[in-house]
Amino acid sequence: MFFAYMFVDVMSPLQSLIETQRGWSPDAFGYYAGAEYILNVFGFLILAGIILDKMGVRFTGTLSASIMVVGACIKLYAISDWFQGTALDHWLSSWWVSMPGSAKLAAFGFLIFGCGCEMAGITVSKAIAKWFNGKEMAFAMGAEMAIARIGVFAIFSISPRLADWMGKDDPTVVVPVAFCTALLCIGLICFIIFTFIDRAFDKQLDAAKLPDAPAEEEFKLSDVKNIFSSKLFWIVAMLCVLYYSAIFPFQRYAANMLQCNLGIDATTASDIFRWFPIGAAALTPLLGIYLDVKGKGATMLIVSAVLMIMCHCTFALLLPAFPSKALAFSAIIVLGISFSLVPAALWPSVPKIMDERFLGSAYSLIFWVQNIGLCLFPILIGKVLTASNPGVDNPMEYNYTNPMLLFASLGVLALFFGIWLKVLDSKKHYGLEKPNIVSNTEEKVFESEGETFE
Ligand SMILES: NCCCC[C@H](NC(=O)[C@@H](N)CC(=O)O)C(=O)O
Repeated sequence: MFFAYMFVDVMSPLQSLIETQRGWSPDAFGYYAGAEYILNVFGFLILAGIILDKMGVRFTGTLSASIMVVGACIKLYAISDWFQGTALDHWLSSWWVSMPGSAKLAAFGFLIFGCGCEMAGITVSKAIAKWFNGKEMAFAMGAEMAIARIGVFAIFSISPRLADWMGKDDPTVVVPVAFCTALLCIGLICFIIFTFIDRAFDKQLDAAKLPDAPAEEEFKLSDVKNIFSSKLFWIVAMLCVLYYSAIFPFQRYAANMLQCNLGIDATTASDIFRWFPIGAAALTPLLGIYLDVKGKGATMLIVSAVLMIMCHCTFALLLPAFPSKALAFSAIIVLGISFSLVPAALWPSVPKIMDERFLGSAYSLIFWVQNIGLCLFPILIGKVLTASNPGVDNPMEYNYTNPMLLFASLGVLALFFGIWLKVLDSKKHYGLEKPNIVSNTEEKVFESEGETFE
């Protein structure tokens, strides 16, 4: 996930460079960024969850890492000089002309990569739930996400520098993308090694089973229908989509937003923004420990939404009026704290309320709803940015107030769902406020139209 998250954001600090070098408009950049989620939204993620529950962690993980490598290679080719001026480039550039051929093919590669990346995300979550069942699961998930965030920090730090590899006068997006593609190949090898370790772990689990233990129930397709009809599922999924839509799409535009508000170059903007993932990386495992030992998962979700609203309002209204690096830096740090609370609380709560046999599908369906937002919001933000800046050609002069207010309004809605979840939890006792370790010994509840089973 470290390498996958690096690849996801490798182009984020290079938005202005790709605009000037390959002629991508903010709209084109928005379509490219949203493409990562398109196939997932059109059902691939649901299929991925079913494959995971049917075929297991080892098969699905290897498949997802391979898909990521294929998608990355397509994107690398699209932005490379080899592709420029080819027949394919001419043909792709001849229709929907506002989207250059390189942007279309890069978006296609990103779409393939996105299938692998999201499939890997649910696979890793299910693998952690299996390895840390009854133990420090929230800490383990927090540590996994922390490693992924360090990947984002690393790429925001090195991507603009790698782009200048050939010299500051001749920057290129090819070097950073090629570097991350090579890392994804290493990631695939790492996962193949993990499959052997996981096989050995399964043998240990089998050996520890009592001979007369009842056979584990198999995953059924009807489980997917049950998940969909659960109110609890929809509240968690809505909270997830609203919160993450105000974070990941923001991440794509953040460097340019800082450049425009503070009048700084891409490297300086990335140097400020990179503290966002690193703050989240430092805190998420600690909050995971807190959740394992003390609980308060639903409260953490509410606090997180409040912090996020404050930060996005700062970027929308305060920063343009008081363009200070200290202010930008403080808001980025607070947003990092917010971004450690939701992931630390949300993902480890899912195994508390869903049964292990359909955990892969439960994660995939939450990811699916989330992906709809992650797909649409970069496009919407690109459109709002273009509409709010008529006649502005210089990518250093955009006014970001409206896009930032849109992000803040998502936080307000997420806050509403967080409060609803907490109220429901106090009435129906799902155990979301309880410590993780204790609740693992308790019965899991999965509410479906008022019923509780498993
Ligand atoms: N094992 C991963 C748990 C989820 C982590 C979460 N990522 C997502 O929700 C992704 N679907 C988003 C994406 O890939 O863009 C996170 O907090 O990073």
